[in-house]
Amino acid sequence: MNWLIENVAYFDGIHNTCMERGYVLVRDGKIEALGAGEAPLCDASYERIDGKDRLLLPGFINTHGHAAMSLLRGYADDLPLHTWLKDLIWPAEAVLSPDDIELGTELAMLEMLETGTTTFTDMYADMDRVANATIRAGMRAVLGRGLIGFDDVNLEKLAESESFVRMYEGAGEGLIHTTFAPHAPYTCPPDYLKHVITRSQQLAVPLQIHIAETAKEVADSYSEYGKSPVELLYETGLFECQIIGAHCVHLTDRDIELMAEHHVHVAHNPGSNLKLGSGIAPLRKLLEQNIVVGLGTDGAASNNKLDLYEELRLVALLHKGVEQDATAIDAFSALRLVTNEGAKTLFLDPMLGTLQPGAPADFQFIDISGPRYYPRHNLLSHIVYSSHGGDVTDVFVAGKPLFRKREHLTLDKEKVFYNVKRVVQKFPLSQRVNV
Ligand SMILES: N[C@@H](CCSC[C@H]1O[C@@H](n2cnc3c(=O)[nH]cnc32)[C@H](O)[C@@H]1O)C(=O)O
Ligand SMILES: [Zn+2]
Repeated sequence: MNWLIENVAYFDGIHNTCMERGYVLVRDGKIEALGAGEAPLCDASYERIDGKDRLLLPGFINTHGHAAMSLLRGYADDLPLHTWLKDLIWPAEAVLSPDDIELGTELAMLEMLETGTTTFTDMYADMDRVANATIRAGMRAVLGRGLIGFDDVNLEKLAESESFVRMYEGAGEGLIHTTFAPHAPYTCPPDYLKHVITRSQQLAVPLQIHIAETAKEVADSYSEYGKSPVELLYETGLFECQIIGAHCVHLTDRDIELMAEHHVHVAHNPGSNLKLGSGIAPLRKLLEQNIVVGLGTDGAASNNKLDLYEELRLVALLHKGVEQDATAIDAFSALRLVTNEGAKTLFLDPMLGTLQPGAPADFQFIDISGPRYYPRHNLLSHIVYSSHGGDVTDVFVAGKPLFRKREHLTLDKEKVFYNVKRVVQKFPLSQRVNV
């Protein structure tokens, strides 16, 4: 399907301004052309979309999450990471079946699509089920089988990861990408990580891992190894791989230097880090060292939304407050984090997250007819500071509509809700309130 979108305002992801009235042509899943004013004449293979009262912008890219944790939204709130994980989340996850994980992923995709996300990242179990659900939904994703290697070297899960990578890299007509996904330095000791590193290098796919999320993680690392988590990972050889490091909240200057030198990419999750009381990542320092950073929501059990509009506004406000400097991050830079820098963070097509000829046609429309979009001094500013995930009306991935006029075209929302209500009965209320 080819599309001629006319009479539309757009943000192309590259320029620090919005086009107030222009056109965008989409052909064979890619952006073909775009510009100001009237659209050129097109043949009958193009379907017209009137962009009146709409702003078109690149689909958002979620660089860190655990989609199926949507089933645990609101299940364990107001607890620090380690208690949250060990006492509540891990026991609950132990009873999730592959069917449940597929369902939770669908619930997550419903929410992500409704709030303009076109690419998401996942670290979880039963990734074949996650990948198949993603392919059916038509989203773009970077998926990795989560690995926890505490006790012995858990080579079975590693073998599962490896066959997942071999089977699914490039699946879904190229929409699915794969990674290795060792959970964290505190759950995957160096000997185990070395096995993962070898596989990641052999298969030439990136490796995603949680790094330096809490002060406790860092203190434990010093007492166990005499070094920071980043130093430990570096010395283990991890930074020889393509790394997507989630969180990276508690870093020394030396850690940041090591990460910059070895081109470690960072998935910054401000909402989850605040909710778990973990802290605030040193975003400005990371960017000053030219470290590639994207934005993530993390799972819905620690955010509790999968709405990147929230993270976008949050990232643009939070660091101004922390630095006591209103210039710490501007609206355009914040918007880049959730679009093109997100694609770079995930080692995807460097044109993804932009609208330019040849870029993948992953985009969203927001309704700008409401009061929060007036006056029109600066539409780009409105996207960052005034918009709302609920303003998203349409979402396309690779030129294919997945959410159109606020209706899902690939996912059955009623069926997902019905099954979610049924499935969560396995988590008894007594357990939920027994914090
Ligand atoms: N449970 C899987 C492997 C882990 S998947 C990724 C894990 O990350 C956990 N997780 C989610 N959010 C966070 C976070 O912010 N920090 C650390 N772990 C998290 C999540 O609960 C999940 O268990 C197995 O079969 O071995
Ligand atoms: Zn996480």
